[in-house]
Amino acid sequence: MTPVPVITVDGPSGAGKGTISHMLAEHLGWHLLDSGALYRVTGQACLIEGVSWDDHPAVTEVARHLDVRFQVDEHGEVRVAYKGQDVSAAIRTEEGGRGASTVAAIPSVRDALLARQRDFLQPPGLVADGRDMGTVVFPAAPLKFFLTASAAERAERRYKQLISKGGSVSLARLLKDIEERDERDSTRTVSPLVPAKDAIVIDSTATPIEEVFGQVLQAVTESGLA
Ligand SMILES: Nc1ncnc2c1ncn2[C@@H]1O[C@H](COP(=O)(O)OP(=O)(O)OP(=O)(O)O)[C@@H](O)[C@H]1O
Ligand SMILES: Nc1ccn([C@@H]2O[C@H](COP(=O)(O)O)[C@@H](O)[C@H]2O)c(=O)n1
Repeated sequence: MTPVPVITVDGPSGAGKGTISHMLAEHLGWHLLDSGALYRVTGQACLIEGVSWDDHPAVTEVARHLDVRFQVDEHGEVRVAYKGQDVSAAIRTEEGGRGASTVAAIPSVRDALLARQRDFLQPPGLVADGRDMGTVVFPAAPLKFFLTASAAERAERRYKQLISKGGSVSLARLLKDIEERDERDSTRTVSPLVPAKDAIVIDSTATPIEEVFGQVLQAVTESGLA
């Protein structure tokens, strides 16, 4: 039987993984795994359940029994519910990102979420967005990308994104958050943020998103996957 194909897209926060993964999954008609959302919901679920992010056994229990649902609404937006409660906005805040990267550094939490992530691999194929998709979750993926950009450029992008949604944020604060998250994600002992040895690395610091997508599509075509 031919294995179900998976394309992995890893990289640091704000590198464009979500945007590119979404475009690619839509273009190919494949499923999409937003693995960061699982860590974000775990962090948020801890807040809801009154569990401290530092209480590793309790956070692991939360991750093991995570009652999470992803649903596309009438505007085509993905809504995320924890125990039936819409947490879509809460998990996308900077605090949501901090919570995610704190709980994501706990090895037993990563173990608890591993099978759930692999369950997303369904025909006709999967685009998997995260930090360790190509190194740990789908190490045998036939095509892997690692997107990156300078921290200053990524903070600027996040700033524009938040301002366009009517938020008020400080660019300096965003840059500090991004640098701290990079540090936590790349220095943790389990599944640190590193490119897989066989990943195609794309630095988009000075490259518009359409051009990045063009490079990705070209590699997909050359791989013969689609
Ligand atoms: N090459 C690019 N040029 C300009 N803007 C970009 C580029 N790539 C992404 N962006 C913009 O940067 C913002 C962040 O992108 P995106 O959410 O895809 O990043 P991400 O890597 O998934 O981040 P996170 O891991 O934090 O979810 C979005 O507003 C997106 O439109
Ligand atoms: N495979 C992954 C995905 C995410 N994380 C952690 O979650 C944080 C939030 O991820 P986003 O992609 O939604 O920004 C991220 O900073 C990582 O700490 C992870 O560890 N592994």
